[in-house]
Amino acid sequence: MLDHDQKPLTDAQSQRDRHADDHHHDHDHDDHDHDHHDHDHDHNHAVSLAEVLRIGFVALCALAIQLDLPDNTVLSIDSQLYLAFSWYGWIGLYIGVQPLFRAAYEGLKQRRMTMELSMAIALLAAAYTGYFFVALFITFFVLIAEMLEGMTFERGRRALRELMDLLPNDVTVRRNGATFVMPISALHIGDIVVVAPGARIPVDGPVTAGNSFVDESRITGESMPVEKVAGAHAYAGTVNQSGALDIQTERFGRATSFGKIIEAVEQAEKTRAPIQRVADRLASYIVYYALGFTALAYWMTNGDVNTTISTIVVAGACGVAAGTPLAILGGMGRCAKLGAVVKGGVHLETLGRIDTVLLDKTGTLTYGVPDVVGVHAMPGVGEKALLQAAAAAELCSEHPLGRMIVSHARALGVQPEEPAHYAYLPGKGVKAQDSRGLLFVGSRVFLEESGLSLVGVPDAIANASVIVARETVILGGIVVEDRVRPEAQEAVAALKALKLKTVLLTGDVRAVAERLGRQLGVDEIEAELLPEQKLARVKALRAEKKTVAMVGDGVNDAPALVAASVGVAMGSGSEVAREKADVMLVSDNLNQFVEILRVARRTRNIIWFNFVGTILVDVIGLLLALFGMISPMWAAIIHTSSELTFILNSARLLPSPVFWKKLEAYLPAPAAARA
Ligand SMILES: Nc1ncnc2c1ncn2[C@@H]1O[C@H](COP(=O)(O)OP(=O)(O)OP(=O)(O)O)[C@@H](O)[C@H]1O
Ligand SMILES: [Zn+2]
Repeated sequence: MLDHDQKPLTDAQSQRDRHADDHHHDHDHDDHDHDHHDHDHDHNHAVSLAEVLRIGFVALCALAIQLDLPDNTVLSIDSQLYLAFSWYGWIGLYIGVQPLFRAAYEGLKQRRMTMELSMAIALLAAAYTGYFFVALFITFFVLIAEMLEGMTFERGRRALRELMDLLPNDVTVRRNGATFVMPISALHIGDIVVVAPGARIPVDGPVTAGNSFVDESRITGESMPVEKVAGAHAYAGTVNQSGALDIQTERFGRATSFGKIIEAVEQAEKTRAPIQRVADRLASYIVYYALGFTALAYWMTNGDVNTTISTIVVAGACGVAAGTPLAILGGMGRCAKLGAVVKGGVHLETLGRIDTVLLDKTGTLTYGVPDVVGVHAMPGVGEKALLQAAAAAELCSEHPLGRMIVSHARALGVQPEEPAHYAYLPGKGVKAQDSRGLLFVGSRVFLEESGLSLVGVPDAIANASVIVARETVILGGIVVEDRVRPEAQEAVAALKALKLKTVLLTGDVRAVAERLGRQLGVDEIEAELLPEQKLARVKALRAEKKTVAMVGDGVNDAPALVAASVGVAMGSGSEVAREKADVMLVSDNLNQFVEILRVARRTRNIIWFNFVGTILVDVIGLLLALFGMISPMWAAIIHTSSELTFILNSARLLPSPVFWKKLEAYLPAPAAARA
């Protein structure tokens, strides 16, 4: 924290800090308004000197009592009630229990019985009855545990904050042949940004000139530097390594993939996953059970102070109450480092328990950049005339199939005419009007729906992915082939190894879908689906109580992405898909999806381990205490050490800074640093 304070604040940084403040206030508001409670302890601090001094002071007071330094006096008021007095004891306790009381008071304001309150009462009772050493000893342990807990949280927060400090504030822009430096906020979409070797790339966009290797590990999780030449896509937040690059600004600031990652993490810190509510409820049950046991102990032992205090002190709940948000924070941090935007802890949690994965074909399992592999014209129709008609209809099309048809036609010297009317029917095809009539270009289903008959049409045409017709006459078919993404096979195998059912969903013709599906080894194949049928498939699965992840990229996938338990959009997916999805991959690597799935499962396992472990330890502890088998001091040790164990268990998920340092040491040093 210290080095942060000494650095002069840049504009962007102070803005971020202000943002962090706002966020903090929002958080407080939230807590009061909705009565869902934050964890009782104050986690918003790093280790402060005051805390260390407080702990030291408590320890000294305990020591003074143990050494029997002269101050102990017991003032008997009457035979029943007596008031113990020890300077060391009361002062030590006064200093020591303040954090506990503050937390207990916060809880009371929200009308909640908290562990802190019962602990505070126990400590006062212990002191009141003369057990000063016991009270101070317990306080000492609780304070240490809280400090370690705070440090763990701080580490998690810092790991996330480090992510945000990565974007440069100033950029070098090339305009009219001259370059000049300006603040990133003054940038315009389309500006050419010049990135020197060794510098961090400030924007998302295509490379227009230069070539270089770029370290994308922060964004895509890919540890090997990636070569960038003109036409390749560069991401903000990645590090340019060997040569200068010109990048055309497509997105900057918060709109970049990197900005989205940061926003998602911030958002996730604000909103709580349902599992967190379960955790909070469990924690409050533990408090009530502990109180119940304490009453029982008091009654069974006729008010034996040791037994009663042991019982109230032994049961801990922080492994659940604080361990859960910490695990989610860690899981989100990991996903961010892997290059996935998880838009909320709830999605991470759901991902951890999905059983079915639906995979879109085009753009998800394949590159989505089809090639024309055959043009079949009907007898009497020339190949050029067929392409002329198809290209005219597709001239304004954004769909990869349309763009491919236009460029293929142009490459063969065909000049398509501008269509008068044009309509795109997602998942079906296009309808357009040229000077010679109405054109239909699309799937067989679409043409049949439009009243065209395919009876007597040769198979090569009827089974083509794209069929072309003018008015009522079929002109021919265009057969396309899309290249399979190399990692798709591996990813599908990994999903199956995770015991997930995989289903291929596509709008493409059955023959193509089946060939691909068999090659990849998916469990089920569904072809020739319209967007609403994709949606219906998702809804049907969910009605069967399946937890479904849908991975897609297209406009036609958007409804299914929304309906799925978790919708996942590919990096190069359409803006709609990226907007509607719950999880956004930065790259197009399906293995990234598999990785975050693993993180999600791990997060979930850790949370459940903490739940079960806490209950187990608490039940055993309560029983031991109830039967007088542990002293209050051992009770305090059990409480704090078990809680810490569970919290550290959660902290395992936090991305380790040491690991990243090591990794960076292995990567080639930036050229600028060497020069
Ligand atoms: N612009 C278009 N031009 C021609 N045909 C189209 C067009 N758009 C859709 N089609 C037809 O509709 C079918 C389904 O298209 P859609 O966009 O739903 O899926 P896709 O992107 O091909 O595949 P997937 O569903 O796997 O993403 C295509 O195979 C094609 O036959
Ligand atoms: Zn605690």
